[in-house]
Amino acid sequence: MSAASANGHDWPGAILFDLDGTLIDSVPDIAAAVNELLPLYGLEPLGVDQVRKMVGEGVRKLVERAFAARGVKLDKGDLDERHGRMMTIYGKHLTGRTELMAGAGRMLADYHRGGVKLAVVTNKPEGFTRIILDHFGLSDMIGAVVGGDTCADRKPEPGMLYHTADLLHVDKDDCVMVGDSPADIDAARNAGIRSVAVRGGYSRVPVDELGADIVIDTLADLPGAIAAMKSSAA
Ligand SMILES: O=C(O)COP(=O)(O)O
Ligand SMILES: [Mg+2]
Repeated sequence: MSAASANGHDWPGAILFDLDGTLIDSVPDIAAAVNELLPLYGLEPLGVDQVRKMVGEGVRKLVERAFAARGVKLDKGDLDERHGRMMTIYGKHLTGRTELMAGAGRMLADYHRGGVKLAVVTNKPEGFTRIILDHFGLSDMIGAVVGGDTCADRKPEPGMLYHTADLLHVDKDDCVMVGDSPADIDAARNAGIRSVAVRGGYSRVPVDELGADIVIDTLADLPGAIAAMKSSAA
């Protein structure tokens, strides 16, 4: 990688953002959905802090973890059924209690205005993701939306990131992945894409141990982190 992108533009050509815990604080809605689901099976609700650590590897994994936290190990058939119900329940309240992370809208607008291509690469289903981006008025700035059901596999596998680079018509070396959790940073490493980890999201692992190229406290620190990556590569 060099300070200029493969096409001669300023680096990075594109920034790939994770969604939950990175651009949005969605756990109040997700926890509410989990807590509508569990009582249908006679189980006690979970605390928001418990649910927060279960987000990041897709809805199915979340459901598996939520039942496991109540001592229930689901076989494939039961997990399919509960996953289906969770999709219906969560699909009804995607945005009621969800908020943009501080500064996210302005940061995206600044990059968009500056000609940097933007993508959302999330393990949340693509349809839900598009509804949420529309709700926050972000869709026009996002050049590619890749969800957990868009490709054959999900983060931490690298395929979603390669697919995103293809959709944006950028070289993967011109991309930076920004996320909060192991799935994001591992996917970036597996794809050979540089990464920034943001504190304050939903990571089960301490953010400093994720192995990101740079760790930042908030999205406001992203331009500085990208400038540091640029100068270290120049
Ligand atoms: O696990 C999910 O459903 C989504 O999580 P992500 O946006 O952090 O990838
Ligand atoms: Mg996340």
